[in-house]
Amino acid sequence: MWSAIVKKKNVWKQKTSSTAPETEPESIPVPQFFRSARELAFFLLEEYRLNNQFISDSLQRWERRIDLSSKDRRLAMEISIGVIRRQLTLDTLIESQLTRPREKVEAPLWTLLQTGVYQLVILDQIPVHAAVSETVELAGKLKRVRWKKMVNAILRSIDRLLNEELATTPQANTIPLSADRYRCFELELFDDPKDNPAGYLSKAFSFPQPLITDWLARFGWAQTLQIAQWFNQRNKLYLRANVLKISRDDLLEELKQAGVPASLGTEPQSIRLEEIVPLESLVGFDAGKFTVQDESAIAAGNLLNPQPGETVLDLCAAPGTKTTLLAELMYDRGTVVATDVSDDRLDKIEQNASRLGLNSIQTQLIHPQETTLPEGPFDAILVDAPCSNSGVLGKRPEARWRIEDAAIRELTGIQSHLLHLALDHLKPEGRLVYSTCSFDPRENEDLLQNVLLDYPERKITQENRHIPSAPCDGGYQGLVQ
Ligand SMILES: C[S@@+](CC[C@H](N)C(=O)[O-])C[C@H]1O[C@@H](n2cnc3c(N)ncnc32)[C@H](O)[C@@H]1O
Repeated sequence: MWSAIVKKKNVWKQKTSSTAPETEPESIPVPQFFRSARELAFFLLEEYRLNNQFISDSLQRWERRIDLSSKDRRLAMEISIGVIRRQLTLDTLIESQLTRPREKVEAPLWTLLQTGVYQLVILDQIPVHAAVSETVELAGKLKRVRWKKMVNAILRSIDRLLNEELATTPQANTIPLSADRYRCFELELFDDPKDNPAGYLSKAFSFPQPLITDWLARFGWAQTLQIAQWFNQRNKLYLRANVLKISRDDLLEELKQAGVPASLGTEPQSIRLEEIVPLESLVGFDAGKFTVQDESAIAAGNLLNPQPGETVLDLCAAPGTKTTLLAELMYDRGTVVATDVSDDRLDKIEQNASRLGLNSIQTQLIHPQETTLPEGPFDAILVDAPCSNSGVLGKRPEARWRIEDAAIRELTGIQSHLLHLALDHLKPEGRLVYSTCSFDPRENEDLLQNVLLDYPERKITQENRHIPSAPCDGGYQGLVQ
């Protein structure tokens, strides 16, 4: 019904009958220096679109070329990460104002429109005139003056659809800003959540519909809504006290003294930060007093519970957040063999171990297809397998768009191979923890039970199923003995 109304209001009519974009796309040269947040956000997104580069990797590569205050840098990150995360919502809004199909709009122009709509609709602290005029001006700066008219028209028409009032519940004319704040539109741009909950949650919260359908079947409406919201917001961080350097209580005290509100977590080493603070500003980081790690990940090491003097294998170890936990649990006595297929990421394990003052870790590069590992057998093995990351979609903004059945099938093949490899190197009386940061049973309990059919002497003796938002990241850990 609404599409008929919107069609009348469509502001950007196709001028030619051609099916191709009006002008062949030419590449837009990346500037020598980035001097505006919005320009940096645009190029970060283009780098992601064209070369599949993560925002954090591009930022690192362009570090010397970024001439911005920390506030502008944060805005560039907020826009670029936010556009990747909320792209389905942004695309739905842009498409509602077009008569031509999306494919006929040049891809970089679409990126620019997404950045503008994100500022206009989601970043409600940015004034409307700034969101519109800065995006239009950026078109000129990118030497695409011909885009200006369309950018201006689309943003202004979406602005006209916005209603000043905020709602507190999901409805066909609202999209979420936070748990109980919803942006309202004059028209019902989305499915009615009562008639089509999966359709609404997919487009208004920006998740692939099959993923939402799966969550609704497993968890029902209320919990799926909570999970979807949780993945779209910034959540509390947890620290893991390095108990070889400082007790958890003393670390909590030091943080409080430094004005960082924090409280004890539920894992024995964990501290919850009550406010979002820049990590580099935290006292004790350089001195190796803590590691940033979610409680659901700390639980994996605690479940394996390696003992001083043991020989332990961490099969998928890089960048070593759990390897270092294992070494801390062993009071740095014994050996943790940390293997991975990525040489660069193995360096990160060594850097982390050195910052935390740990000497019991030995790193070793292995080949992905290799069926031989460092000599064992081992007393304890952690298999923290590569996975869909479905439990940490808030921290990995791009990951939600990669979760498809084919990708899960490929991952479960790798996970099953790694588990067999590990079980073949475990002492008969040894123990193994299989862990992922996914909450999809196909990558977790289903897979583990299936692999154990080949090892009838082994049993799953304990399992942790972490559901995202309840209260931390999602994930799974199974202890095998
Ligand atoms: C979930 S991450 C590990 C995170 C790490 N345990 C931590 O807590 O910091 C999965 C790791 O598996 C590695 N990996 C992928 N395929 C592998 C294979 N065939 N053998 C071993 N490691 C592999 C990846 O390079 C990646 O570092």
